[in-house]
Amino acid sequence: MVVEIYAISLWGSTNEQIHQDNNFTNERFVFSLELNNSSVVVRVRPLNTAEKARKAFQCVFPLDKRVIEDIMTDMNYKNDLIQRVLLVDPEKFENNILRQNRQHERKFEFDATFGAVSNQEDVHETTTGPIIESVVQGYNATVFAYGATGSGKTFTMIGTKERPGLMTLMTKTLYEKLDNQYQVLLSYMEIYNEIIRDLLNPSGGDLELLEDERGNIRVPGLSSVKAPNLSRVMIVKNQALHSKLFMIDLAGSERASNTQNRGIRLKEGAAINRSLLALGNVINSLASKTTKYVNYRDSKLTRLLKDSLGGTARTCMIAHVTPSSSNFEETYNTLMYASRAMNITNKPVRYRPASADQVYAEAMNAIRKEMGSQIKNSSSITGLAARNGLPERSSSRSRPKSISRNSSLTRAPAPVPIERGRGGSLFTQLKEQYMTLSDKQKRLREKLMAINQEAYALEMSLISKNAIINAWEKHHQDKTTESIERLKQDGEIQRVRLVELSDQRTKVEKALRKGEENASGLESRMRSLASTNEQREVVKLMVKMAEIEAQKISALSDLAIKGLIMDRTDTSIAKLQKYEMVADKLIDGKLDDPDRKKLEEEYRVIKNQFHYHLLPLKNIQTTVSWNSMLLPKINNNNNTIMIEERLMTATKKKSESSLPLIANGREKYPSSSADSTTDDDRVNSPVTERLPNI
Ligand SMILES: Nc1ncnc2c1ncn2[C@@H]1O[C@H](COP(=O)(O)OP(=O)(O)OP(=O)(O)O)[C@@H](O)[C@H]1O
Repeated sequence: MVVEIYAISLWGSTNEQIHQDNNFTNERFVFSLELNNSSVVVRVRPLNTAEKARKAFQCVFPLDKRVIEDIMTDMNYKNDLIQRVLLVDPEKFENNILRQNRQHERKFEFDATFGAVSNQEDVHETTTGPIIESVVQGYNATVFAYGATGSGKTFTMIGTKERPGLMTLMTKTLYEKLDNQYQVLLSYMEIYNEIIRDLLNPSGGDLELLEDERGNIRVPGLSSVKAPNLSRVMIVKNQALHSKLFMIDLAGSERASNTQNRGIRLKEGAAINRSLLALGNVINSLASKTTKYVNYRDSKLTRLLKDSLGGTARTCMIAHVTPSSSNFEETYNTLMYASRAMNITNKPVRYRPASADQVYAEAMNAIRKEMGSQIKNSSSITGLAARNGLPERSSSRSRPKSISRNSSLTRAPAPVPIERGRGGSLFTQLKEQYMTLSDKQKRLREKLMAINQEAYALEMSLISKNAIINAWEKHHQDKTTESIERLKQDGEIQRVRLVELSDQRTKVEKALRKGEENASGLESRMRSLASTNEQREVVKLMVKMAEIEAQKISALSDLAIKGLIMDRTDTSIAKLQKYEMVADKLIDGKLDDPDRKKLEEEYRVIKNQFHYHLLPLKNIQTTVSWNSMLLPKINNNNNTIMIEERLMTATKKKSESSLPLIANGREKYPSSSADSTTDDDRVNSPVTERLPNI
């Protein structure tokens, strides 16, 4: 596995302009139970001496734990986290009669809020620590520090010698998790006036961004250093996984918005503005429920982040604010901006190779291995393929000259003129059509994988929600609470989304089948036209390559589903550990009455959380992805028997229980009235225990 870490400094950034240009006036407080792929946290630094000397006072307050009612129904709630922050307008304390009716206080909610008492390790544990887990599992990730000048971005990212920041803590955690199978490459760059410079090689000149035909972004010529403790590793055992981690310090000053700027400063300001504005627009589009198109092209920063922000990546925004009343406006802007970012709900796809080169290299390697024995010709498979135009899609026509530092691994030899046998030109045309079709099929399969993953995750979430609602309604026919109503609303939104996903699935499957028919037609025509041994080998290779591609995406899809289950299992284990800890304390018995009562309360809450979190895992019937299910339908290959066996087992189990439906390939979804609790739950429903408390 290769992990690439990019530390980026956006020289001289500021936030004010971006707020203005994006007109962040629409307040949107969105509470999501499922926000674990992208997170937004806020860090409030302590008041400093200068601010105190200016008689500034604190106007930002991290709020205490949530009310018990909220905790009871929120599966993802972390007990020790503060999530809300209160912002008080300093005007509140001015006796301005004209403004006395204005709203002077505003609460914001984030995934976490860190106050003056939180240290660097606290921030790391909650934000970047979990991201490292994802990076080593193959996800791309972006962590960026946002906030006005002097709010503490550099302190968080870099820190001091005594209090090292996230860069150091993350790298340390990463090294702890690695073994010899990993290769860590660290790059450090600066984006200044839309010019990229290599900070590890400052005399190296300006660098360019290049995008290959599949949309993978590279910075050719950017130097990277290996992790010192891994410099011994010469051989990288597993190149299949490849993740990129971006650590971005948007640190800077007011240069962008300062209207006094002239000459060089004006140019700087415009460039900074462009990056931040583009970043704001990307965040807006990702967060929007209606905008489908995300424009990454407007700045170097967003182009660079294309495959690491949104979509398949994990993202963490750390918004920084000062608590000082003198910075109220900037703080307000930052918190509004961060609230907007809360709406991004990425769906990461694990095990997705980061580079097109890799996909190609892996496919070629597999073919080489499988067919090596058959080809005795002195020319290698690669050479053969090249002579017959196979790598044309990565040739100079459509591919940048240099894609990556590793490109020698995957770069195909330059194509030589195609030999023309009988029907040569028609053969070439058909071959090109076949390659285009294979690409299209691949994209459809990837789309199916993404739909499947989202549906699976939604369904797990719905199972918990339904169980809570059912248990509640069973005991409180006439009563409702805000939390239950919110759960019902969330559930409704998820059900609608599941129906959409089902429609998408039908369309994609239909397109895939049609594509497969076309491919098989093209294959027959090519076979009949092939007049030389080489042409016959080419047909064989292309068909094999398409088959391997389909199998590979199916395997990745299965892994992605298992990843979702593993994630849920991990959180369940953490909840169980907490539950045990509280139970032990209760059993220990050395408690006075008020403490015991409090602990008993906590015990019930944790027990409920654990129970409902675990429920979907109990109901899982299959881990076979839709892609795998589709393989036997469109390919008559050796996998058919194996997969059908798996499907039969899944269907058999399915008949014993009603959930999860979508994961089994049925277009039928649990309704809010569906009873998803098992017999066990009915006998010993934890909801019964918590009823008096809601
Ligand atoms: N959480 C914190 N605890 C203690 N001191 C802090 C904290 N955050 C920031 N500081 C201090 O506040 C000052 C400003 O912080 P920092 O330089 O990180 O801000 P910045 O947002 O990066 O500013 P700029 O945009 O100008 O680069 C520094 O002296 C830093 O040490």
